[in-house]
Amino acid sequence: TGSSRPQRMLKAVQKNATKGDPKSVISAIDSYCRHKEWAMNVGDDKGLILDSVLTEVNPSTALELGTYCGYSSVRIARLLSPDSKLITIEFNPAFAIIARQIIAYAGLQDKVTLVEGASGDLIPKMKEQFGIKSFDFVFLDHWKDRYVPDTKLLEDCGLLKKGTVLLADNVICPGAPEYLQYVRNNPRYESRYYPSNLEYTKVEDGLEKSVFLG
Ligand SMILES: O=C(NCCCCCn1ccc2cnccc21)c1cc(-c2ccc(F)cc2)cc(O)c1O
Ligand SMILES: [Mg+2]
Repeated sequence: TGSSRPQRMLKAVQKNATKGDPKSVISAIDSYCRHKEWAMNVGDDKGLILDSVLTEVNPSTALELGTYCGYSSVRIARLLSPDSKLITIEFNPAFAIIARQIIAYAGLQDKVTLVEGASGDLIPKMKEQFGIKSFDFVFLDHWKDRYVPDTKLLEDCGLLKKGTVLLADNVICPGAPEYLQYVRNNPRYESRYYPSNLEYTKVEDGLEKSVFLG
């Protein structure tokens, strides 16, 4: 049996990036996925929007739903302040194995906790298992039909506080229409759409930033 796309992505990082240098890891993945084979990382265009929102929020505790190979985990963790932490949830063990290696190659393993499992099961355990009071920032990039139920779950578990920023990938492609409906028509959120394009393509996509008002 041959290698998988995530395995080939890891090889490209090990070949083209410098150990301990997050920027070179990001560039190696973007170059590989733009020129060799497409993969569902948030990518460089939407990545710039992610960077700017992160710099504005400067979260102490961040949550990512949907690690995949760790590209956005590296993008997020590299911008966190010294004592800040990222918890990232990945459902697929094969993806998690690769993501751990890419996050470690970037030298960010001390800032990132990768947890394997389903968001619906893990979110209610966040407080007790990880001592989380609430999240300052949530990046939604997992199953698009889980964006709404998991946002409601985060609310119900008291994991959002006044000012928490939710940033959702793929609200146009593949699309998360129910999520857009939910956050845009909900008085408890202040939402804004950031137009961009689907990673490594000219197809329209974008990020929705929603501030929880408490
Ligand atoms: O499907 C996408 N991502 C989700 C992958 C599976 C997540 C599973 N998962 C992870 C954590 C977790 C926790 N609980 C439950 C489930 C969980 C995705 C797809 C596209 C895309 C694909 C084809 C195309 F033609 C155009 C666009 C682009 C993206 O940027 C994407 O993000
Ligand atoms: Mg995505």
